[in-house]
Amino acid sequence: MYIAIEGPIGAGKTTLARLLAQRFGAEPLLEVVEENPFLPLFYQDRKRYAFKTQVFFLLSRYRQLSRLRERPLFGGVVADYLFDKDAIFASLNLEGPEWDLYLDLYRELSLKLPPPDLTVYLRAPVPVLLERIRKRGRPFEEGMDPAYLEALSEAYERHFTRYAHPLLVLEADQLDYSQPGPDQDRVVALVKTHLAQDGRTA
Ligand SMILES: Nc1ncnc2c1ncn2[C@@H]1O[C@H](COP(=O)(O)OP(=O)(O)O)[C@@H](O)[C@H]1O
Ligand SMILES: Nc1nc2c(ncn2[C@H]2C[C@H](O)[C@@H](COP(=O)(O)O)O2)c(=O)[nH]1
Repeated sequence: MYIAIEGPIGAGKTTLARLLAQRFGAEPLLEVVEENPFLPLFYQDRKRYAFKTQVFFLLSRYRQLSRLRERPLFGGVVADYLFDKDAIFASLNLEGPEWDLYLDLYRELSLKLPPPDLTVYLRAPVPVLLERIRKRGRPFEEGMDPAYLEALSEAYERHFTRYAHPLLVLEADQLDYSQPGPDQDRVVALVKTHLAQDGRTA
């Protein structure tokens, strides 16, 4: 069982990945964004640092997800991102020859990675995302531009309209699974039902 959680910044991916991994006895596969030394610089000057930031993410995501091909998944894995995330961000931040080179690399690497058994796409309105980003309190995200978040949310929408693998779409502003309560059981039950429909059991 391989589940991936996606959605724009602050939608609640890591929180849900941790919850599902714990409930399903699976391994959480979490991205450590702080490892990317270019990310704080990117927020200071997006145009200048976009390519370096993106190539760092691309390689680290590829390396982390490649492990899924190389060894059996005993208890399953719940990842807080999908490899596609990289191209979604890149499409917003790169252009010209840098975009062409990036796309060449991305396409080559993506061929080698398995698709998840289920992807959970979390949607939430921009004001909710901004509030959750504020609550998370990462210093380099302090001046997050609402227009950037809006463009990112639209890019996610476009991506998942064409997505060809098993997908569960959740309105993440309607469910608070960040603390114990009925919403946690509700979201776990929804994921179980979708996995069962697609021939897998959690
Ligand atoms: N469903 C939810 N309802 C309310 N708050 C949430 C929810 N999911 C996450 N949060 C809170 O929002 C912040 C961002 O969540 P996080 O899981 O880090 O998002 P992401 O991984 O998508 O960027 C955290 O402070 C988290 O506790
Ligand atoms: N330029 C890029 N920035 C990215 C990418 N992936 C993540 N990020 C940034 C966005 C947030 O500030 C932070 C954490 O992302 P979450 O989605 O986990 O909230 O990292 C990327 O590919 N390019």
